[in-house]
Amino acid sequence: MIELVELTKRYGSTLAVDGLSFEVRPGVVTGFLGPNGAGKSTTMRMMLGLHRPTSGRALVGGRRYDEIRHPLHEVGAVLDADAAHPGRTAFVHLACLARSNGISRARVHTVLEQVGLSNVADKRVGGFSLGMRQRLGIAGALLGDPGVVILDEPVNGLDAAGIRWIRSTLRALAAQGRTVLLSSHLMSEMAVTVDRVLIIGKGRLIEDTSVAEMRDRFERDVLVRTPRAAALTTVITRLGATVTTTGDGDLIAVGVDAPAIGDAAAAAGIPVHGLTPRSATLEDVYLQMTDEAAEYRASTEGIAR
Ligand SMILES: Nc1ncnc2c1ncn2[C@@H]1O[C@H](COP(=O)(O)OP(=O)(O)OP(=O)(O)O)[C@@H](O)[C@H]1O
Repeated sequence: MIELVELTKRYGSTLAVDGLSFEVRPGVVTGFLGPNGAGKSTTMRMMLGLHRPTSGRALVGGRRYDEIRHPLHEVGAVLDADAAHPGRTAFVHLACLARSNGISRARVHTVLEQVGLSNVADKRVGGFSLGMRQRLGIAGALLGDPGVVILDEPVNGLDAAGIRWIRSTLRALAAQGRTVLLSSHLMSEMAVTVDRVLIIGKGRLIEDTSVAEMRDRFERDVLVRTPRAAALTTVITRLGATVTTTGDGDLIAVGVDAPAIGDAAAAAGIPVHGLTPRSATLEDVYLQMTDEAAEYRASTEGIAR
């Protein structure tokens, strides 16, 4: 379990994390989402005792990281896939980490096996692909068999097979009762990987919800094309729907499905030239939520010209 209580971090005039409070529970995979600069890395670094909060608390298993006697046994983290020295072999990298934490060499073999790197254990890390380096980072995080696993942008830059592997590995870790938190700035990556999402923007919590709840909140609408917009608006409104008009004179109906509109229009003798059901993607919902909070927004004006 990870618990944040009014966690705040200020760098000079930048308020990177602003009174963040939430819980990350065991047994499920939780995604920590937010646009670039939202404060995800800073928050994770405070959870891991790498940055000191300006105020508030970040607790792992009920304690501050610096109060944990054997941290690697409580919390494993991958903040940077390139943390291992390129000249070392995978085995030596993990063995050094194990030795300095009082962990056996036998455990090194176990985690190498677990992440599928046993056959390259004696190869130098410098020759590893990004996917292999990510696996090595996860092996290091699992060395102490911790109850909490924290990963910063673990799927960034991975190919489809790598993403699938991370996804199934994290699910397996959560199924074993561990607390699993991973950050990303892309909802599309998270939608198929996590059960819960914590969305932040400008250092503040925007949403703490499940992916299933987020899907339910999709605003579905129907785009309706008709030469008798005013008359059809009255008919659709009578069905209990809300109707707005696009710049092109088409209607957008929310709260009613396309067959119901078609039937009602036919019954009223109103011609319909188009009836298009539309639904937002999770990415759309996420972008809507974080739009206000995006620190850097790309301008396409110059490109369009
Ligand atoms: N060491 C630092 N000194 C000064 N400002 C910092 C420092 N670290 C982060 N910041 C600022 O704090 C804010 C949050 O940054 P952070 O890296 O935590 O965001 P993030 O959500 O992880 O972003 P990204 O998705 O781009 O990695 C940003 O405005 C950033 O410029």
